[in-house]
Amino acid sequence: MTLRAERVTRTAGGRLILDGVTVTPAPGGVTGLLGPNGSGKSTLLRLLSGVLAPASGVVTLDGRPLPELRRREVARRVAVVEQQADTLVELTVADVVRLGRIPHRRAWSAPSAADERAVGDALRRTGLTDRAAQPWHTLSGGERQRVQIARALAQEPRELLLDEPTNHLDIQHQLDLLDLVTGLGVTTIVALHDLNLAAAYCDRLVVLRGGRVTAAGTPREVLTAERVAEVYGVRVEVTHPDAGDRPHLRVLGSLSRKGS
Ligand SMILES: Nc1ncnc2c1ncn2[C@@H]1O[C@H](COP(=O)(O)OP(=O)(O)OP(=O)(O)O)[C@@H](O)[C@H]1O
Repeated sequence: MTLRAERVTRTAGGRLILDGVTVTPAPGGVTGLLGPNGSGKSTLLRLLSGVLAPASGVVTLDGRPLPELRRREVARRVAVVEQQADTLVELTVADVVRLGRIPHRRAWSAPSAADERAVGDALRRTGLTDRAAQPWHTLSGGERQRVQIARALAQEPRELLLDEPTNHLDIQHQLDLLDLVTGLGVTTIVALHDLNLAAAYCDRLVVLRGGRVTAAGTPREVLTAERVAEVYGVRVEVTHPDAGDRPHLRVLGSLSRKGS
C-alpha cells in the first residue's frame, strides 16, 4: 500500500485542470509523470502531497483518505521537492537539510543523534558535505535543487514526490540524482520533461494531456512515436537499444514546423 490518487479532479480559475485522474504507483517503484506544459503535473503532485484538495475523487495513503490523517503523519511519510523552493535567507545548507527532520522531532526538542545522522547521510549522498556551512542564498540554482533533494532524503520518507528535479542540473548531476532517487527503494512519483530520462529511469509512466491521463504503462508501452507526435506535436524515432523495456527517442523535428 502506498499513495494513490483515485479519479481526482481540480478546478482553478474557472477551468477544469485535472479531470478524473487515477494514479496507482507500485510500492517502491518509480512512476514518471509526463505531459506538455500546463497539462496538470504539478497540480497532481500537490494533490498527492495534500497541499491542495481535490474537488472530487480522493487521495489515499495506505488506503486511508489524506484528510483523515494527521498532517504530521503525512509529513513523516511523504517528502516533496517542488520546482522552486522559497529562498530561505540566513539559513545554511545544513539548516535547510535539517528542516527535513521536523516531522520526526518532538516539539521544541533539540536534534537527536539520529536526526544528525540522517542529515549527515543526506548531505553525503547528494555530494554536499563540504557545502554544509554555506549560506543557502549564495548557492547556484543546481546546488539549491540538490539541497532540496538532501532535505527530502533527511526526512527518510516512504513516498517521494519530485517536480522536475533535474531542470537546473547539469547532465552529470541529472544522472547522479536519478541514480540516487531510483536506488532508494522509496515509492517515487516524478514529473519529468526529458522523455529519454523518463524512459531510462522510470518503471511506469503516466502521460497527462489537458488534465486527463492519456496513457499509462511501461516506458515501452507508452513512448511510441505515434503517442509522442499526438501529445507533444513532435516527430521522433524510437529505438530499443537494449531490446528491453527502455526505449530511446531521437527527435526529428516539430510537427508544427513548415515542411514537417
Ligand atoms: N491557481 C490557478 N489559477 C488558474 N489556473 C491555474 C491555477 N493553478 C494552475 N492553473 C493552470 O492549470 C494548468 C495546469 O498547471 P500545472 O502547473 O499543474 O501544469 P504542469 O503540467 O505542471 O506544467 P509545466 O510542465 O509547465 O510545469 C495550467 O494551465 C495552469 O495555468
